[in-house]
Amino acid sequence: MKNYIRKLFTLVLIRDKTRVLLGYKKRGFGQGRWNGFGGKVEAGETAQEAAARELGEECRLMTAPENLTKVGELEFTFEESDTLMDVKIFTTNTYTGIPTETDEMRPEWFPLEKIPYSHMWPDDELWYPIFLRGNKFKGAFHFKGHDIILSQSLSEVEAF
Ligand SMILES: Nc1nc(SCCc2ccccc2)c2[nH]cnc2n1
Repeated sequence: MKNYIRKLFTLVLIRDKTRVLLGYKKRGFGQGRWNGFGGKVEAGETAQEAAARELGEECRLMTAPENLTKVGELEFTFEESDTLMDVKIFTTNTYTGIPTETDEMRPEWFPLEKIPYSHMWPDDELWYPIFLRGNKFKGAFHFKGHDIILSQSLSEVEAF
């Protein structure tokens, strides 16, 4: 068993009754895929603070950290790396601003029946249904490269 270095990340998914807001990643990790908004948790900030910061940086939506509700926690490992990505997933329906394109992301609302899973990370279509029915989840996905999931675990949880 490899010795992993755990690194904290955030992901914010915003949805309303009929749609989910995703961003097309224009550069960096996950480039070319639609995803929620997020990134690294920097030293000295909480996960919620990091999530609110990234939401603002990536699509100019503003929310207070305390308005972000944790809905999931996923761990990602890769054959080719000794990093374990510990991704805390949040949602909110309390925010201001209009989703705006930035150097990082091009935001777009997708009807819940038209989520572009073939242009997203392959794990997403496994856990989005849990998120979209308002439930919380924990999982771990071990990748070969960025397209193949070699092993996985996923379960719904009552609370965090
Ligand atoms: N949906 C999803 N997201 C990520 S990374 C999200 C966190 C992140 C990390 C670095 C830069 C920006 C955002 C994934 N990795 C492997 N499967 C995955 N699925």
